[in-house]
Amino acid sequence: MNNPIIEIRNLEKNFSGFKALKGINLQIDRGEIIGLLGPNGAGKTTTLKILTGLLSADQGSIKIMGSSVNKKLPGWLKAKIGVVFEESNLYLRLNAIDNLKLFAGINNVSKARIAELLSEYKLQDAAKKEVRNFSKGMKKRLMICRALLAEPEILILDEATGGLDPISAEIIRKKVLSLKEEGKTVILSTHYLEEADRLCDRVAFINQGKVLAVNRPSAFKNKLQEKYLELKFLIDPDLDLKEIKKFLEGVLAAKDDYSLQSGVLNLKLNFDQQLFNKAERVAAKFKLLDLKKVEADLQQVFNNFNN
Ligand SMILES: Nc1ncnc2c1ncn2[C@@H]1O[C@H](COP(=O)(O)OP(=O)(O)OP(=O)(O)O)[C@@H](O)[C@H]1O
Repeated sequence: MNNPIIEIRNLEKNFSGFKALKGINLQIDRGEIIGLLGPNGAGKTTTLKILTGLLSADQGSIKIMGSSVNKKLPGWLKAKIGVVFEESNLYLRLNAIDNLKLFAGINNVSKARIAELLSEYKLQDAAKKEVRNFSKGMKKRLMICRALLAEPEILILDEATGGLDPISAEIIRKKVLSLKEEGKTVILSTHYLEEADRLCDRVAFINQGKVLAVNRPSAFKNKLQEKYLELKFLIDPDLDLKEIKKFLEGVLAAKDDYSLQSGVLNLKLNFDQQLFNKAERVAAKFKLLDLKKVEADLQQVFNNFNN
């Protein structure tokens, strides 16, 4: 960690005796995109709410941009952090422009910036419509405009793409990547493993109020070494199934897998030293239909933590 913008140490939070956070430790580097990944109730939102001063911690400390934060964030720091939580922070009876104007007033933001954001988030045609008539995706995009009004250094997105239409979700993901280009720091919580895999420099796996591991998505994958080869073979219907199974069990290792379905043998071979030997022995007996190499994805990493 060479340039931490946020340092979270031993964060604990109880709700009526229930320990939601049991000592969260996390350092976030300036300019990185970090994903908080974990099942429902893991403690992601609670961590982010404490970080933004919406909740106070029972124990632990937080430093943001070198400044110790205790409950309320000072005004200068608030302006440096844009937040998008799951619940809407918009005025539903105001239109999009007036919503942004209201928050722009607080932060001294120009009208030109409002127009720029509405256009970037494809809301210019709906700019004068009341927000209560917006779709979920439009509301979420407007919440992002709000969060970005004052050009914050840190953007916090709590499940910002959850349940959105693919177009809105993609606009948000692309924005996250472009913010990184500008050197901004993004913290996002998500249930979508592919999203974390694609966007994040590092991923923190959180479960039951604790950080289980933090690393680059690729490092998690390499660690698991879950690369395998998927092969399909045509099986002659006259062959005896028992004989086939006996043959396969003589060839395959414990971590390999196979299934026989409608005359096709599906084989999953691990990348071990015997890989090519095993594949060759099976290919000598049955007709090869298809072959592909499969890399581990974060879903497998996640399952591994949960086992
Ligand atoms: N205000 C509250 N009062 C009581 N319990 C709460 C409160 N806020 C959160 N909790 C509990 O704390 C735990 C952590 O919740 P949190 O919302 O941080 O999880 P999460 O990882 O964000 O989950 P999700 O992915 O479902 O949003 C959960 O068991 C939740 O029920």
